[in-house]
Formats: sequence, structure tokens, C-alpha cells
Amino acid sequence: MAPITGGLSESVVRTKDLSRGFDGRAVLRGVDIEIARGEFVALLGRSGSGKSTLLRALAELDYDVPGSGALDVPANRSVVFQDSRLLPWARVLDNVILGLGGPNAHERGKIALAEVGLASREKAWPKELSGGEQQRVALARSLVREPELLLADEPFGALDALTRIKMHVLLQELCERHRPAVLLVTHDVDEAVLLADRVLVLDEGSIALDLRIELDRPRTHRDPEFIELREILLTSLGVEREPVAATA
Ligand SMILES: Nc1ncnc2c1ncn2[C@@H]1O[C@H](COP(=O)(O)OP(=O)(O)OP(=O)(O)O)[C@@H](O)[C@H]1O
Repeated sequence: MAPITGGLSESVVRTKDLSRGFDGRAVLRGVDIEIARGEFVALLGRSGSGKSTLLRALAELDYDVPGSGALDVPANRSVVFQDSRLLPWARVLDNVILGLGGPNAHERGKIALAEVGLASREKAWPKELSGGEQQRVALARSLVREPELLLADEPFGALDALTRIKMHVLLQELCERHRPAVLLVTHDVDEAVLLADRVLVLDEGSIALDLRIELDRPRTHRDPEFIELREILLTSLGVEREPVAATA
């Protein structure tokens, strides 16, 4: 696909008029986005709005999907999915460094595992880990490559609420340390406001809202500004809020 010339040199991701469709049905209709170096962007949208289609386009994992438009993404990028996609026949450390190469691969893998709090589990098999631990390994496997761009497709979607909160804290720490640009696809409005510098809402195949989140970190759900931003996003997603009926 044609690279985009001009524009901001600090952008890590740029799309211009990106369109994709399946079976003659348009899913993405002219998506223009930019993500700056080190910027954390969350992507919200109703189910079926095309979030995963956009993420797969940015990962360049969609060669079989018809489409048009232009795209600039760094070659050094990592993808994390809802399931960890660890190789069951490889131990945890081997999963982290698989394909990494270089003389320090082992050392780097161990450091990455320590960063996600799993230094002691390097010899475990994936099936011996909980779902949350497996996602930690998936994060370590992504970040050990020091990606310029981290693409995450609902990485915490299958985790229980408590584990998800811990993963939010971990992801924030990791991003502060490694500073990748991030595109996080999520259903969870609170997760988006909690983590992102900017939230995009995808609707009818294009970006309907581009909302900057300027709250100080760490953020709290109780902050009135947090609540206000959540309401703006819920409205943009078409979620009507019924007033809670008074109980007798
Ligand atoms: N391989 C495919 N073949 C045909 N249609 C597809 C394919 N992948 C996605 N679609 C369709 O494209 C639309 C967008 O799908 P996509 O998975 O990108 O949405 P999404 O916003 O990520 O949804 P969800 O939030 O439910 O995961 C849907 O209508 C889906 O059925």
C-alpha cells in the first residue's frame, strides 16, 4: 500500500482514507487517524463497528481483506489479543523470547518477565498459569521487542474485574517505562478514560469522536471530570442512560 508522504514526523501511525470491507459491505469508510510517538490511544465503538478490522489493518494482518487508502505504521510493532496465544509446548521464558534472537535474548526475556511480575515462573508451561498470568506473559513477549507501536485488541476482555484492575496498573507502568505508541481496542469506556491520552470512537466505519483525556494520573473513577468524560463517550456510543428508579 502507498506510504503517506508529508504530515507530522512525530506520528508513528498515520492512515489516510482507509477503507475495508467484506463481501462487498463497507466496514471502514475512509478512516483518517494519527498516533504520535508514545501516545496512548483507546478505540471504542459498538460491537461490529470495525474496531478489530482497523487494528488488523494497522497490524498489516489483513492482506486478504479488500480495501483502499494509505497507511504508515512502524515495522517494529507488537500485537496483543484477548487470548494470550502462547505456544503450549514452549516454557514461559521461551514463549517470551521466541524469534527474538541476539546474544542477550535470554537476559532480556528474564527482565521482561520480572517487569510483569513473573520472574519466578520462567520455567512454567503456559497451562500452569492463570488467564491473567498468561496475559502478563503476552505483554512481556510484546514489550521485550521494544516496539514503537503496541496494538492491543481487548487484551483484558476475558479477565475477571479484579485481575483487569491489576492489569490496568501494570500496563500503565509498562507504557510509562517503554513509551510505545499504543492503540487499545476496548469495549470498556472506563478502561479507555483510565488509560488513554486520547479516545477515538468508531461509528459507521469512520471516526465519530476524537476526545483528548487530560486528567492527571493516576486517575480515579470518582473524579467528576472522569465521570463527565465517560458520559460524553457513552452518549457518543449511543448508550441511553435511564434514570435509576427511586425505591420505596
Ligand atoms: N473475516 C470476515 N469475513 C466477513 N465479515 C467479517 C470478517 N471480519 C469481520 N467481519 C465483519 O465486519 C464487521 C466489523 O467486525 P469487527 O470484528 O471489526 O468489529 P468490532 O468492532 O471489532 O466488533 P466487536 O466489538 O464485537 O469485537 C462485522 O460486521 C463483522 O461481521
